[in-house]
Amino acid sequence: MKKLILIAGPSGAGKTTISDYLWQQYQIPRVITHTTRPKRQGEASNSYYFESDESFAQLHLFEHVHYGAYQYGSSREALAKAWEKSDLASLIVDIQGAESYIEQLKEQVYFLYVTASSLEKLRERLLNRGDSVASINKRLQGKELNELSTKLKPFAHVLVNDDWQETVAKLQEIIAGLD
Ligand SMILES: Nc1ncnc2c1ncn2[C@@H]1O[C@H](COP(=O)(O)OP(=O)(O)OP(=O)(O)O)[C@@H](O)[C@H]1O
Ligand SMILES: Nc1nc2c(ncn2[C@@H]2O[C@H](COP(=O)(O)O)[C@@H](O)[C@H]2O)c(=O)[nH]1
Repeated sequence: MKKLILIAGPSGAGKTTISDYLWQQYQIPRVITHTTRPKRQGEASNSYYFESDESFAQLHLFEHVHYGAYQYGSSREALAKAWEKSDLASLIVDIQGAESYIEQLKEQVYFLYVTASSLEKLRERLLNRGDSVASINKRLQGKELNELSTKLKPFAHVLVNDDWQETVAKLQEIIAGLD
């Protein structure tokens, strides 16, 4: 059965770092999603399909959300493309997107909720990543914090990504369990 590691969690928790590691270490491809957000300095050009508002409006999306000032969305075509490469793929979404995928793909989804032990840790990582203070303040409160909802709690495998070596060990266990 084809499976999807769905990765959600607050900004700065390490979702992209984990997804990149899954590709490098286990050749688990990421489903590339679409966004109208501009590319960050130093961000890989294949981290998203970077769209204008006009091109985003033309897409046929499985689900889409507004996050901050920008739009984000994912397509069945992108999922199929990742599953062509491997029966196990990863996908980074916000909490609303996670609800859509879990509802529709059910037991094909392994839901990994990544977080860190404090908001201060997240803030420090985002500052080091070069995010602006205004953007960090916005992302680390309210709906944009991507807290685990009561609805999703029963499906979540929570990974507290404070220590990278511990995270690597947990990822190894997870991947072995999904084989
Ligand atoms: N365990 C860790 N310890 C220290 N720094 C980490 C750890 N994991 C990731 N980082 C760093 O934290 C920063 C944020 O990580 P990353 O971009 O993966 O987060 P994210 O959850 O994808 O955030 P966003 O939702 O904003 O895109 C990066 O600079 C990354 O190198
Ligand atoms: N529901 C969806 N959420 C998505 C998608 N692609 C990314 N995301 C989430 O957006 C925020 C912000 O991402 P960033 O790269 O600007 O830091 C983050 O929570 C992602 O998980 C998507 O296609 N659908």
